[in-house]
Amino acid sequence: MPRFAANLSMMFSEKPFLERFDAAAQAGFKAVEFLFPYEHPAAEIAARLKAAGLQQVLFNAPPGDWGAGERGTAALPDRKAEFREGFRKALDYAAALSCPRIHVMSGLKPAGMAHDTMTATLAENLAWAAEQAAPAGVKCVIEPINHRDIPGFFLNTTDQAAAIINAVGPEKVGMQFDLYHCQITEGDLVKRVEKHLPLIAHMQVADNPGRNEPGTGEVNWPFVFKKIDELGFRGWIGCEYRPAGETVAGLAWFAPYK
Ligand SMILES: O=C(O)C(=O)[C@H](O)CO
Ligand SMILES: [Mg+2]
Repeated sequence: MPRFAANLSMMFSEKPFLERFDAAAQAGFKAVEFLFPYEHPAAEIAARLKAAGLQQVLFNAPPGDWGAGERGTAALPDRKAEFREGFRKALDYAAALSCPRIHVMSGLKPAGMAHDTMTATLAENLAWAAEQAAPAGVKCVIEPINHRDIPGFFLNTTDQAAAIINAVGPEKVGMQFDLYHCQITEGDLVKRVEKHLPLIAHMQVADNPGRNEPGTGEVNWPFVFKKIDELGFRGWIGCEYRPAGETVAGLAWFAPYK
């Protein structure tokens, strides 16, 4: 059966962040993910996880200046030192939260920057990060993101991500396969999951259009989830969606998977 993790950056936003852990557990989730933990001490988040009996399965490395529109630094040649400093901080949090996956965002493509330069920078940074992460049992993941949600993002397709992962080494870095982005950019969800399955270390889901919960848009999710399970994916699927209404009221889709 597919295993779903609540995304606490998007779900349960009716409550303050630290109260969302308990709310997720009460709704039947066994695991959570979120974008960024850095506003809260790691020990505070670890305590919330423990009290709620939850597992932390993913969060993001620092993305540069998010408020100013930055979306990662891993593919930016002039930001290597900052990327490394941020990744070390992420690793400290991962250790405190016993979290096995860190999402590393590549960033926006600067005007005039050569694509190959960015690919090489991303590969070099990922190889470095994997070396730091391996002793802690942590794997870095990269995620292709659609151009509508993040215009100008460097990493867009599952084939592009697969090429970088294969160049660095699939044992070192994995794919964060977000079904929502894939539906917008590429479609053909089941065939693409099948193609990249050996590289996929984490998945995420939202329906399209709207990025709301499964069942609110165009995708036949019971079919897709059944196929993902039959294909043998045993990792976590993060519910990275904005509930259309109140979070718990929109969880009918989740009932068969608790
Ligand atoms: O946007 C997404 O799909 C993500 O998973 C990132 O972590 C945040 O942009
Ligand atoms: Mg995602």
